[in-house]
Amino acid sequence: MTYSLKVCHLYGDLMNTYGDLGNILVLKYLANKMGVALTSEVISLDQDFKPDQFDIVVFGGGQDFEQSIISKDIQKKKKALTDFIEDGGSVVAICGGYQLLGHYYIGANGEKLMGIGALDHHTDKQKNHRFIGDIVIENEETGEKYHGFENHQGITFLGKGERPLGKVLKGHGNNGRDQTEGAIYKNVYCTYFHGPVLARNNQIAKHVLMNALRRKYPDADLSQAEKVKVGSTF
Ligand SMILES: NC(=O)CC[C@H](N)C(=O)O
Repeated sequence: MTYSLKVCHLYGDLMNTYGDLGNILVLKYLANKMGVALTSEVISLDQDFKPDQFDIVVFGGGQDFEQSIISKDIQKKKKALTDFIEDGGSVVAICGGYQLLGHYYIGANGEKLMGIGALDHHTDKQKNHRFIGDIVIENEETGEKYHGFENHQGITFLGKGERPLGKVLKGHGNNGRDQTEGAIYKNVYCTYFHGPVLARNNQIAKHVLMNALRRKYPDADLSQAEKVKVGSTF
């Protein structure tokens, strides 16, 4: 392997309700096809996140209970995670992880769980309701369509510097009102798509890996990695 990348599976032991580990398997599979050795390590409660040790952070979805524990712990990692993001580090954040990268999340019981505000969105609560079901979105910059399944009570509103991962064609997305789904900020990809979103939408996995490679190897010729096909040929 010519290149190597390291993934931090942030709170991988707690935020894994929907099989989020599958995303790391997809990243590894695709990375290997691109000539990249990919390793991962779980960083969880009471452990430091050291930005210079990682190229990609994967932060999965979870339930309100786990989120309430993480909301407190992640404040200690706030600066390091924000520095990583501002420095162009790659992140995939799903559902509960997506919510905690923003300013706050109001849980189903009305409790306000603080996020780290590394991204400018915030998440309010619905009244005794969840958005559950299949969802299809289209990224308006690339024209790529992404397919997934959403299950969330939180409704998220994007803020400064954030653009949606896609426009909702079917389903609810961030809040059921403005037709946005997920968020992109610098090299951070956020979505409400459940679990192994990258298995169904491997174009996103490729964007994440290419962004991480360009950052770690700015002078390398990455044309071979770029040629690896995703989409229907994956
Ligand atoms: N899918 C999830 O990760 C759910 C996140 C959060 N607990 C919500 O219900 O909105």
